[in-house]
Formats: sequence, C-alpha cells, structure tokens
Amino acid sequence: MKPIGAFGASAYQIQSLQLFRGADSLRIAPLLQDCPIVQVEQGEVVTDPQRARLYIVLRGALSVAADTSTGMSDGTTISKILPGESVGEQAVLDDEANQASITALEQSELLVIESELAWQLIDAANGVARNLLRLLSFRIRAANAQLRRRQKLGEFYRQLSMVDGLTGLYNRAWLNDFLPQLVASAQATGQPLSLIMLDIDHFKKFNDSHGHLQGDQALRTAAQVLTGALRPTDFAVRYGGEEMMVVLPDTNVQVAEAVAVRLCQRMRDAIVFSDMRQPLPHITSSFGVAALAPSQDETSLIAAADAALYRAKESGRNCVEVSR
Ligand SMILES: Nc1nc2c(ncn2[C@@H]2O[C@H](COP(=O)(O)OP(=O)(O)OP(=O)(O)O)[C@@H](O)[C@H]2O)c(=O)[nH]1
Repeated sequence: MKPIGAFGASAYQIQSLQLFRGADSLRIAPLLQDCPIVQVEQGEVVTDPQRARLYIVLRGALSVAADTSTGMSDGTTISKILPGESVGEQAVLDDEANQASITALEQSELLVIESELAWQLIDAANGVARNLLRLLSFRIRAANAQLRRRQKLGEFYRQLSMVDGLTGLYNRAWLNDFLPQLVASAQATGQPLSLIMLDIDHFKKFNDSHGHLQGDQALRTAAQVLTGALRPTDFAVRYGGEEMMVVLPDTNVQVAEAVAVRLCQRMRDAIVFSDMRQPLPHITSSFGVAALAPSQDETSLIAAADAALYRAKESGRNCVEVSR
C-alpha cells in the first residue's frame, strides 16, 4: 500500500462517498483533511490484521472474502466494493481487527480511516451514524439471506444423500436414521408398525440373460411398483442390491400381509422392457412380512422380516411369508 497524499489535497468529493452522503460536510471535511489516501496494485492484499480500520474505495475496486470468524459465512462469499463504498465498518464498531480478506481487483485508491477517527466522524455528524446503521442493517440482511440459502441447500443435499440414485427410493442411510425413530414412536404410542422385506427372484439370471443395464431397469421397475402401490405415509427403501423394504406405520400384520400380496401380484404383472424379438421379460419377487412386537427393536424387526423372506425363497419364491 503506497501513500499518495492526503484526502484534503485530492479532488475527491465527500458527498460521493456512501458513508458521508447527506451528512454535514462542514463538520466532516476538517476531520478528513489529513486522512491518508493509499494506492494498491491489482492483486495486492489490503487487510491490516493488527488494527480496526475503515477503507473507502475512491477509485478502482476491492474484493472482500467474507469474515469467517463470525460463523456467518464459510469464507467463500466474495463481495465487490466499488468507488464510494467502504469495508471494515464492523471492525471499527466492535474494535476488532478486520478478519475479512481484502484484495484489490485492479489498481485502486483507498481512503484509510483509523478506528479513532471513524468514531470522531460519528460523534461529529449524525448523518455518518445514520449511514453506518443503514449500511450494517443492509449487510445483516444480506448475511441472513445467504444463511437461509445455505440452510436450504444443506437440507437439499441431506435429502439427496438419503435417496438411492438408481431407483429414487430411500436408501440405507435414511433407514438407519428414520427406522429407529418410527419404531420408538410406535412403541411409545402403542400404534402398530409393519415391515415388508422383498428380494427380486433369480436376479442374477435376469442380469445374465438381459445384461446389467436391463437389470438396472428391472430394479427401477420394481421400485415403481412399490411407490405406485403404497400410501403416502408408507416408505419404500432400497435395502441393498436387489433387496428392498417397505415400512408401514400404523399398519398391523394382517394389513401388511395384504399389501405384500398386492405388491407380489403387481411385480409379476409389471413390464420391465419391451423387445419384439423375445417374450416380455418379467420379474417376480419374494416377500417377508413382520410386525413390531412389544419392546422389540428395529434390528430384530428387520431380522424377523428377513427370516420370513428366507422362508418365501425356500418355499419356491414369488410368494409372501409372514413372521408369526
Ligand atoms: N443390474 C443390477 N444388478 C444388481 C444390482 N445390485 C445387485 N445386483 C445383482 O443382483 C444379483 C443377486 O443375485 P443373488 O444374490 O444370487 O440372488 P438371485 O439371483 O436373485 O437369487 P434369489 O434371490 O435366490 O432368487 C447379483 O447378480 C447382483 O450382481 C444393481 O444395482 N443392478
């Protein structure tokens, strides 16, 4: 930063500076008279971390990477400070060194106002205090809006991380998070909760005969069968590979069995893909149903549904078995 003179000797106008707009120039001018103007080169870092200072851009432009110390930002937010605008107001107000990283975007001239002088200016003219408040209020609003956007984005990615990319069903991460909650709530309220585990039959053979891509298509078809047949309050999950699960809150074992029978039928009828040269390839699935028993936890509920599924496979597949 190269000092190039005092503000009083320059041609810059007080009223063209945002912070002093509408404020009493006669009171401000004598205080700014000896205030230094510095020249910074493109790419030069401006921040002086030792003390609180206000910089007003007279010519050129600064880039400010937001202050990470407040927790309001992750430091990736960049604002551009143009002629007439300032940076460092907050640092001056709370008398903390400027944590933001300030860089000149081009060769620029800056008015440097030390913390003590900034307070003298505020004491001298109400207009400066008013402008400062307005500026800070605007910055807080902008920071809040940015925080809300971040939260929304965070929630969006959280949701995305809970969904299986191939089928669009919930994934194991979702199950690990939510099944314990659903089980705890059912245990607390005494409401029933049922689980259906299903596994596509001879899926290895399907992959071998039609190829892996058509295998993926079969998984998508199976997922559509599930989502198309369930109530909005039920949850369909890809448990892993060709194994899926349906969680049915407020549902007893008889109703869950009826749902599984319906799913089994629809799975059988679903068309995976059409190929005029060969008979329509179909998929079937085997189903295991279990209802939550008093004081049972989610691990043993899954184990019960899994054991019923195993029996369905043993008894010839394409059918439903219930854990009694
Ligand atoms: N295309 C495709 N195949 C998958 C995917 N995940 C698992 N598989 C296949 O699913 C097959 C599962 O085979 P197995 O566990 O032997 O079971 P199965 O052939 O369905 O036999 P049963 O379950 O006993 O009826 C394997 O060949 C896996 O490669 C996937 O995302 N896409």
